[in-house]
Amino acid sequence: MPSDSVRSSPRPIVLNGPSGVGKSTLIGMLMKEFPELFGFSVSHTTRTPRVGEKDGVDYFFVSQEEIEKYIEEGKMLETAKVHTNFYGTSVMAVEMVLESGKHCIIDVDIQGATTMKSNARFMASKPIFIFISPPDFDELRSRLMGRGTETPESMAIRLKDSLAWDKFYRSNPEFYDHRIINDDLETAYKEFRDIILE
Ligand SMILES: Nc1ncnc2c1ncn2[C@@H]1O[C@H](COP(=O)(O)OP(=O)(O)OP(=O)(O)O)[C@@H](O)[C@H]1O
Repeated sequence: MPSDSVRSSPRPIVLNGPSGVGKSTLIGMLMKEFPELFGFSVSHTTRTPRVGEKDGVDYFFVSQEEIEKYIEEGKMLETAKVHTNFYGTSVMAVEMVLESGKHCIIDVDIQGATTMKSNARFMASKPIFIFISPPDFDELRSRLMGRGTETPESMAIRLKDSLAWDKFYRSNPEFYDHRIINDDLETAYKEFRDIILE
């Protein structure tokens, strides 16, 4: 049974691709079909907890000194500074998901994916790197418009970033184990599902 083989060897699944290509949509479909087989890592943050947030559940709440130390020690797979706070994914948080017997889905940017590749401890967990492409640029733009979440400014940033993703993929196709072109959603989902359950 595919679900048994998934359980016996949980792996990180790194999803890359431009904003609006359908990463969240594909992850949502997978979580709906196999809710118990997939998990997400808990991020670290230096921001203060909001009411009701629990350490180790919503985030690992850490100080700036701690997160800087983790970065130096190679314990963080990716970090981003949003306004004055750091956010990031640690190797340990991914390992906690794998140890619970679940695949760990990670959706990161180019810099994050590159850092992951250079982290020997993370690579030892045999991550699957998947690149999701749009059928073309116009379709990507119309999906982002259709989602109705973007201001003209954020739209321009996402479309500019999509060119950087395209360039990155073209220059490094071997960086990825698989590439899926998300044209027809059902076809793309089937491909995605087959890769992960293989
Ligand atoms: N194959 C498809 N055909 C048509 N529309 C699609 C397809 N896949 C996704 N969409 C739609 O495109 C929009 C963008 O998809 P989604 O939000 O999943 O992208 P994303 O890659 O997760 O973006 P972000 O990185 O910004 O979170 C959504 O409105 C979604 O319903």
